[in-house]
Amino acid sequence: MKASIIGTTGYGGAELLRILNQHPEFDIQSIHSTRDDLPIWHEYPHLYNVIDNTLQAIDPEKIALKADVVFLATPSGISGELAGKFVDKDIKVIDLSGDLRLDANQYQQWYKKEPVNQALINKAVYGLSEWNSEEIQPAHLISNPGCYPTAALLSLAPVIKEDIVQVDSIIVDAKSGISGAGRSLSRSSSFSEANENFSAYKVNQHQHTPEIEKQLHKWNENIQPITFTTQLLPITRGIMATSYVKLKESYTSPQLLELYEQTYNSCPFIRIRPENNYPSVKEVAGSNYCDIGMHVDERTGRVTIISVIDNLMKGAAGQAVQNANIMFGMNETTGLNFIPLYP
Ligand SMILES: NC(=O)C1=CN([C@@H]2O[C@H](COP(=O)(O)OP(=O)(O)OC[C@H]3O[C@@H](n4cnc5c(N)ncnc54)[C@H](OP(=O)(O)O)[C@@H]3O)[C@@H](O)[C@H]2O)C=CC1
Ligand SMILES: CC(=O)N[C@@H](CCC(=O)OP(=O)(O)O)C(=O)O
Repeated sequence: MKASIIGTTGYGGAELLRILNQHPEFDIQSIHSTRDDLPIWHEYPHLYNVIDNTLQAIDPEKIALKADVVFLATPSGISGELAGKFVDKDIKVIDLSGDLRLDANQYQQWYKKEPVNQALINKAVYGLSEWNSEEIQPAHLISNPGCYPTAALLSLAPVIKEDIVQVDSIIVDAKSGISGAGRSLSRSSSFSEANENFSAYKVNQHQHTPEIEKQLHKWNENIQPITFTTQLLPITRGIMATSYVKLKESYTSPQLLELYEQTYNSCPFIRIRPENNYPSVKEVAGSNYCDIGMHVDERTGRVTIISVIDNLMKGAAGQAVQNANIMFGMNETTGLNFIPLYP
């Protein structure tokens, strides 16, 4: 199988190269960005003598003739337009951006950008691999979930689907490493602003809020708006999403853990931690795992659910390849069996 990547010079694109270079079934057919004729190792010297491809101009006609799948690791606002150019061609498309995740009017409201047409959005299947594999398998266009929504949704799904939480009680407190903001320079992600610092941003205005709510609502139509806070951690990779929900009836921690273990027992990338064990971001770094730990506070009737992912892996490129594996009928773990980098 042949794969092309657009947006290869970004962090998501570089992570796709790292995965696909050792994937037994996908070959890297071509790599693209707005710059062409540049060997990728000039941009990323760590790839010297490992990946010798040269960046090429973005020509959807040419790409679709040679590749079986194209990954769009491009910014929102660009990805949707590119997806439209591939959609009627004989190639599968996986878009890592937020362009196809929301209805057009919601996209305009939260991304403050012009949406692509609703007909294109309707063609995209939401690629939350563990929960949507039946729709992902025959799809031609995948809208890969956002990094924060991946961490939040995987950790909330069992209690929401089981309908055991008060529907207006959901709070998600999330923290991300700086690579979540991409490779381009910005003041808030510069070393002197971010190092030894910890700050909240886009409070109650984060564009991933409606994405999380949309999926929660599909699982349980009574779900009310959530409170979602995003914060920037002075680390390179990793997301921790801590969710607080109020239970309708009393449960113990072992009972909830049992529910989570049963729910995810056939999902190789979801690791439910035993009682009184909570995951840290380093314990999943460089891997496609989402680790989840939880505890019921019997005094308050709330459960605290902690989930961690690597934003560039399960939160972006890893889940994108997991979806490609599903689309091409392979085992979903193919080429993704990375042990986390520790320490
Ligand atoms: N970083 C993360 O943790 C996550 C990112 N995402 C999403 O994945 C996508 C990529 O993110 P990330 O890698 O972090 O972003 P980066 O900013 O690191 O990279 C963006 C890439 O897009 C290319 N690009 C920019 N403008 C254009 C254009 N007009 N046409 C074609 N290519 C263009 C850039 O290359 P060049 O300048 O060389 O053209 C670069 O290769 C984004 O949509 C992001 O929201 C999703 C989940 C997590
Ligand atoms: C740390 C950091 O800045 N993270 C970014 C993640 C955005 C992203 O991945 O973009 P999509 O909306 O296309 O999913 C943010 O919070 O905006």
